[in-house]
Amino acid sequence: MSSREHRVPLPNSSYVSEVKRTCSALRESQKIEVSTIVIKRLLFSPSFCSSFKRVSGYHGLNFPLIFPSVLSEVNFLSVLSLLNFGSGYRVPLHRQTGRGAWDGIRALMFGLYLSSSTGQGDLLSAKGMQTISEQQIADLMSINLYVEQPHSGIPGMSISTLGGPLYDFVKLIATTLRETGQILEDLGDPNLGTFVVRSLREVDVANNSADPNAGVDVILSKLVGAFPAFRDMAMIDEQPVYCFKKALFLIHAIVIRFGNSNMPPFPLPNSSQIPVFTDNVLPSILVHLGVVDLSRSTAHGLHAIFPDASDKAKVNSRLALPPPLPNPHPQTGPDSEKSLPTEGPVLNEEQAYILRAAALDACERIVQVARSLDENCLKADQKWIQNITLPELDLWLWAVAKDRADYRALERFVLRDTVFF
Ligand SMILES: Nc1nc2c(c(CN[C@H]3C=C[C@H](O)[C@@H]3O)cn2[C@@H]2O[C@H](COP(=O)(O)O)[C@@H](O)[C@H]2O)c(=O)[nH]1
Repeated sequence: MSSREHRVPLPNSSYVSEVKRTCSALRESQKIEVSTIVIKRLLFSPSFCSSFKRVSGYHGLNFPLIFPSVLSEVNFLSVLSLLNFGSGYRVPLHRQTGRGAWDGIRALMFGLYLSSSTGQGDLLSAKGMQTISEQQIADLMSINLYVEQPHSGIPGMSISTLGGPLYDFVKLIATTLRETGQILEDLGDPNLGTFVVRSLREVDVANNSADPNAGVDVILSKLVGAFPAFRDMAMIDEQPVYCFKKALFLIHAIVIRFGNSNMPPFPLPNSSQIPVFTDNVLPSILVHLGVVDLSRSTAHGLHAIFPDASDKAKVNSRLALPPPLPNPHPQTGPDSEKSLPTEGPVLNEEQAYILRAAALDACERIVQVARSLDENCLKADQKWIQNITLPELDLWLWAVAKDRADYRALERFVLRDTVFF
């Protein structure tokens, strides 16, 4: 936990409305603009219209694993969400392993789950989480923790020592697992899934409230209250800002996975108006698509970080249909230097929170504009635009960033040393 976090008060009313309110206030005070005109340009763009339904329809949360119980699956999704960070290590991860943060964490989760069923003890339990070593994490993610360094005394010779950015990433994972496992043990919970299911049982009453986000609030406040690794919030220029990306992702993942059954095993919150899971991808893509305008945001130097975004021709080509794929043969293994994604601007914590808040609020506005489109001005095959939801928009932005070759090449900003995204 950073010292900064100690100074941020937890929200004192509805957590979801505080997320939305503080992100909106920060976007405005930082002079980041999101106009109705640029939102409509996105909503009616060939890129958006041709890919939205396909790209936002595949959630990817059904894992090819056989879970012995519902609790075991809830626990898997919960720990996966706890570890859903590492975006700042995307480029070194691609260089070594050929995949980014999300795929790396998924590989780790599969490994932890499968080793747990081979008699080594349950590594996804509160106790097991505290025993996982850095080397075990690195092995399961195919990360080499050692870097070659020139020998100080013998010219031409090198020695390998523990280090490099991926060592830092692995240490963050190990610390997060240990800390969360310890808290669960202190609470008397055998694993994170048990904590989540207990919180879900309190959702029923909240679902009858007039506030559509009351159910999400119940679980969100419990996760954030109990675990530092979910306390994704900061003080920026004396204003609190709440993002809570991983906790919101966890809640929605459970709804997606168990929501389409007639008899869900526990009460599920309504997550249709859940704030987006704001990371580095969403703000970066929204800037590149000309929706989030940073040109007047000078206080923290954000106007200068993505110079390409003011190039009208580039924005227009991104809003058009995708160019044909240059490489039809996806490869596996480490990326070649040529196909490596380029590292985006490396930001500080304040800058990252401001951009993430702006993206969260931009998504709220995109959905509002979509809802208020004049029915009479929409063609029959455009009416669906009015009904897009926040989590669908999140998934579209996140997944389309990987779906198109020209979008994959767009820089995402980088913040290292965070466990929040
Ligand atoms: N806003 C938002 N952010 C998301 C996700 C996901 C996972 N998406 C899949 C899971 C369920 C969905 O339904 C998708 O199939 C990961 N991330 C974030 O991206 C970051 C970058 O990762 P990479 O580019 O790999 O290095 C990663 O640190 C993580 O913070 C999402 O959905 N929304």
